[in-house]
Amino acid sequence: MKISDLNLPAHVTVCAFDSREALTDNLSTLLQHRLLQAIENRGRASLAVSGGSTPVPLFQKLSHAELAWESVTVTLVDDRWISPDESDSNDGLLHTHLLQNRATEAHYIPLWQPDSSAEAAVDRCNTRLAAIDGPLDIVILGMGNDGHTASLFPCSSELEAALASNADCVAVNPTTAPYARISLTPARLLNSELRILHICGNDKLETLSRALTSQPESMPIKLFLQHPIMIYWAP
Ligand SMILES: O=C1O[C@H](COP(=O)(O)O)[C@@H](O)[C@H](O)[C@H]1O
Repeated sequence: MKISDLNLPAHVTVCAFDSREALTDNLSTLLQHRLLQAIENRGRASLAVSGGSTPVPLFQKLSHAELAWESVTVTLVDDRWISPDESDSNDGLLHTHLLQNRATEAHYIPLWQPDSSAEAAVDRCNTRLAAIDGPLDIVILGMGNDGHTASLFPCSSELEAALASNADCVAVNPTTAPYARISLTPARLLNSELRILHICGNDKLETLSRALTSQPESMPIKLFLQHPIMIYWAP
């Protein structure tokens, strides 16, 4: 399947690259430009990023960007409820690959907290996230091959409530993926100036294709395809 075979709505912009390196360079430049613009316009910028394996090279590149990082607030769109020392932690991933080099100056709002379950941490997370008033400048989403994005999993009993929630984040217990999690809600993710779906590999095109003919309740990524979004894809 080619990305051009997908019957995407007009509000979805496709940026396809021949290599992951080219995607990383291009997306990093776009993010730098948009963060700079936000800082020039409002004196500050906000960026919510995904975890998982896909964004690692992007994080490494972006961490060197010449920006007033002290004016940038960074958070995650989701995290797994495990210690940042563990290799599957999105918080740990962010510290290892993004909050490095020039980006060490960024203001980071973590979702994971010690000494608490995801459920018990939700109120505190909502309070912390309220520090980002107004729309997020940039949201970078990933996508699993079950159609999940952030930690909005089709298998989880919390999905229906998450789709309807006006809060910033929710606790989620997926049954087909490991770990309890905290996820930003669709309401918070859609309250953003720029949304980017960052995916690599032909398997993700197959997943996108299925999502286009599905409902958000069975493939949550579909919800974000119903709103303006840029898809950055490479094989
Ligand atoms: O569990 C998660 O998976 C998705 C996709 O990850 P990837 O390894 O296929 O890039 C990710 O977007 C999400 O943040 C993460 O918690």
